[in-house]
Amino acid sequence: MDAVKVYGRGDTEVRALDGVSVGFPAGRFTAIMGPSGSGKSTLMHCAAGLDTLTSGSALIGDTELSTLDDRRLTLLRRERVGFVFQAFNLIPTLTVAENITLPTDLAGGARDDEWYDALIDVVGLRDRLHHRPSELSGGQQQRVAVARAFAGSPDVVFADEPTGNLDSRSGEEVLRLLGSTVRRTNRTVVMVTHDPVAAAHADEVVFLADGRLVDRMPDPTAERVLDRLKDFDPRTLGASAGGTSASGGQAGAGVRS
Ligand SMILES: Nc1ncnc2c1ncn2[C@@H]1O[C@H](COP(=O)(O)OP(=O)(O)OP(=O)(O)O)[C@@H](O)[C@H]1O
Repeated sequence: MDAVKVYGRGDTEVRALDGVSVGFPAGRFTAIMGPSGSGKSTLMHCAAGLDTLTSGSALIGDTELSTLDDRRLTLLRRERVGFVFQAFNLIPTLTVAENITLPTDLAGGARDDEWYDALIDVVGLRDRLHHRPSELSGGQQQRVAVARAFAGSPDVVFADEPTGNLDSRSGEEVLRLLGSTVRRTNRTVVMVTHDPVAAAHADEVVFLADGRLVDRMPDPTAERVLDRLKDFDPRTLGASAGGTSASGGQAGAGVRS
């Protein structure tokens, strides 16, 4: 089972993903963790169609991403994938409401008013809709970014260190929001994080080391995640990496051979 991503050639070759097989089940919140350089961002980018695998396959629902040309890949990302980044990436001149609906408006799709309305309540921004991003706190801005990611009713939302720029209280709010949005809307969220407290909000944590999937932990707690990360001392990795296999059940998105 092999999602492989190789950067560079010859002496400078790096196997950022070295045979990873993982599914992100629909309706679940999954966190990806692992040491720096273990391939977390690469896995997320390949699973989201932002980058291509060297070999193996990446699927969103039943769609194999490598079969799509650039135009269809862009369409798929627009219609079926949402993104939340560490930097909120809001447009300063637009209101909160306009920021949230911008991707859907750009995609030219019909807006689902009922979905939008419910989403505003989930993220708790109803009284801020006509403010500009600069009038909001960091946590509120990230909640706008979360609402924007879900606005087009995507199959899966990828979040890359979504709390990296927030203090712990605002971070906690954003994580609770991601969790409750998954549960209330049955959407799929995949989050890369370094923070065990953040990962504890997920339904499951998958651990990468050296481009390989080395473990998964359902119903994580911050303490257990932290303990598990301590085991990723490079000297002991060879032993702990053997014999793990993981493939998701019903895949909201995933990579496999
Ligand atoms: N565009 C690139 N060109 C060459 N090598 C790359 C490129 N992107 C990533 N790499 C290498 O691939 C490996 C995995 O990188 P990746 O960014 O996926 O790790 P990560 O787990 O997300 O790390 P971090 O936690 O530090 O963000 C690293 O060795 C990195 O140097």
